[in-house]
Amino acid sequence: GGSNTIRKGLLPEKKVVYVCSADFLSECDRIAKVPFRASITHAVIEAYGLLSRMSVVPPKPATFEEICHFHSTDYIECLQRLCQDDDPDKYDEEAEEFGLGYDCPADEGVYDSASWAAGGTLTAAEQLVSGQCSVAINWAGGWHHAKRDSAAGFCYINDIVLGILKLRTKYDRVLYVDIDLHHGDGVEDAFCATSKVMTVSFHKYSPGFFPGTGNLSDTGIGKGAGYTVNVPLNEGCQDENFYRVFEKVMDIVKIKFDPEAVVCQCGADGLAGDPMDSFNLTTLSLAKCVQYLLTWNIPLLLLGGGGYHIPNTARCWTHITSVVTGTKLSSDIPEHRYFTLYGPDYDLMISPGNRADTNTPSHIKNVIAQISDRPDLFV
Ligand SMILES: CN(c1ccc(C(=O)NO)cc1)S(=O)(=O)c1ccc(-c2ccccn2)s1
Ligand SMILES: [Zn+2]
Repeated sequence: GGSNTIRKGLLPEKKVVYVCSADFLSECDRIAKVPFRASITHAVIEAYGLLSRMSVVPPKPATFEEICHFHSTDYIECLQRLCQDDDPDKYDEEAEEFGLGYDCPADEGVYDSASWAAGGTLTAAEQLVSGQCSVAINWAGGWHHAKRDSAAGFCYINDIVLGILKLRTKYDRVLYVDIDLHHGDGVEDAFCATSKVMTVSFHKYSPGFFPGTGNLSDTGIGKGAGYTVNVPLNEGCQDENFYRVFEKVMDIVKIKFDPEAVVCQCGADGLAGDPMDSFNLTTLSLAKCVQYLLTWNIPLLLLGGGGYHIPNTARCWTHITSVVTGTKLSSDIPEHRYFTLYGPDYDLMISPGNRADTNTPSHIKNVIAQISDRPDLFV
């Protein structure tokens, strides 16, 4: 593997920007639900020699002003205040109003790590807008549940919305695709009333499963009617069904919306072995989804998201980075600082678990039919 890999007949070389720096990694390592995931992922990408196939660009943390291009100043001021307060009883009524508390604690450092992750996404989007590259990657971004004035689902600052707003300064129609296990509700809410940004989310949808939104009938409002697409899937989804529905839906989206740029949240919590224990995917289908988007030859922003089995998440985003850089990798993970996390096989690939895929052929057919036959879509 690595930089001496022979490239045979792969797609023409795409310039890839990879947002990273030592400060960026140490700040993003502090994201509470995924401790050290930023450094662990970076270490495998580096061990495979993939850094030499990309242009590494150091980000700055997003400023208060940049963050408030989407979020309300009241919410962000409250977030900053609470993160600086070490009183355990600091969660007053205002905190609750802004979603800060049990599920989304405003602990010391939360504002800093969230603003660095958002800065990474803004830097990546700026690289695409300035034409420096055709693909830009921020594996520490992808916090899709954060709302304009509240934290939600471990997400505090919605870096994805900020990145899309940055892309919209140059591109008229921007597509958002979300392949995380969970519905990308924060991004959908931000753009549900506009026809300039289409959001397409593939996720587990079942009673009581977080966040509970994202049904087929959720299609956008006002000028945005028809520009929200939701693909609800059931327990145990495996690669074959996932990619089949992805490809069919995206074929329609491409024809009808004809995007000028695309943002893909590559949350890896749908992988077999994830503590969320819901889907049964391997990195093959998630990487195939990105490979599919590459064939469109339009600017592509790739972001992380969920992914709580940290070695498998690192495997997934390394696999996707190799696809984007057109680099074939050996399946033997090279020796590196976190090598022991990958035992006992030390293999880049993961195997599906033996849970059944409860998405019947008729469910898959019905979901695709309801989307392709929708009169209101993209009118
Ligand atoms: C707040 N929740 C979220 C929110 C967002 C995500 C996510 O990854 N979104 O992309 C996951 C869980 S939640 O209520 O479903 C859970 C909290 C803790 C959960 C958990 C913790 C350990 C193992 C399994 N599940 S799920
Ligand atoms: Zn998720």
